[in-house]
Amino acid sequence: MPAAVEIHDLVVRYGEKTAVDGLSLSVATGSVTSVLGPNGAGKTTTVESCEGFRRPTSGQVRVLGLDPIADHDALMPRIGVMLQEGGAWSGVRALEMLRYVAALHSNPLDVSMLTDRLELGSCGRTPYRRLSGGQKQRLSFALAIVGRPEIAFLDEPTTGLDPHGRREIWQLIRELRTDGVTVVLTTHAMDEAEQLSDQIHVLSAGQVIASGTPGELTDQGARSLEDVYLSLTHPRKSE
Ligand SMILES: Nc1ncnc2c1ncn2[C@@H]1O[C@H](COP(=O)(O)OP(=O)(O)OP(=O)(O)O)[C@@H](O)[C@H]1O
Repeated sequence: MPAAVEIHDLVVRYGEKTAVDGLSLSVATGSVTSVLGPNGAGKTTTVESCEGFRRPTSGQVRVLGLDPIADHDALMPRIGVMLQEGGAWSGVRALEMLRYVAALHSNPLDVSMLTDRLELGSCGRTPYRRLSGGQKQRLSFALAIVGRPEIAFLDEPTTGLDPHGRREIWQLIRELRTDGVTVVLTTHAMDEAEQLSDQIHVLSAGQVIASGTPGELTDQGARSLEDVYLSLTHPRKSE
């Protein structure tokens, strides 16, 4: 089966700043892939390049075999996107927003199921800007998956969520995987990466510095993923 995402030698510069510096990776169709790395390592920029929101300075990105910029209109209905900053209009009520996005798709997930499981029922009539941080996260996640995308790009999907919310999102991600959806997520939570991922890529300074399954990276659990991550990203501090 062809890879869901193929990134080859990607460079993204913002003026003088090189955010992504010759990065290559691929994401197997139907897998859950986590992208880890310190703040500023280039995770969001890489994911945004896959979503067509960043134009590569050089290199090649293919998502479902398509160019995210040139084929943007064809690609967008097939992918789900959860941005770090949310991505909903400030005055729109949570449930209206979710129903609206669901109606844009031919075979959406059941909105009541999502609102129940993500505990959005009680805030369904609340304008987006008045939602709590965790409620915004839950809604953004729901918006990303409600259209049954072929790939879901989730930028820090559980940051700021309470433990119940985190576990529910983990469970929904596992269900997406069972349904054959490819999931690419960024996270700073090592337990999240370890529990959910088929494949992990660790980024530093805009490059991939390590890749593997959780078992491969941790020597089958002999070391914690956090220790491995710390030694990879700040070698001197972990000595
Ligand atoms: N629009 C922009 N203009 C200028 N520089 C930017 C822009 N967006 C990102 N950068 C810079 O590019 C680098 C990579 O940022 P990016 O957001 O991709 O990192 P990240 O790994 O997602 O970080 P975090 O874990 O903090 O979310 C950072 O140094 C950041 O300051």
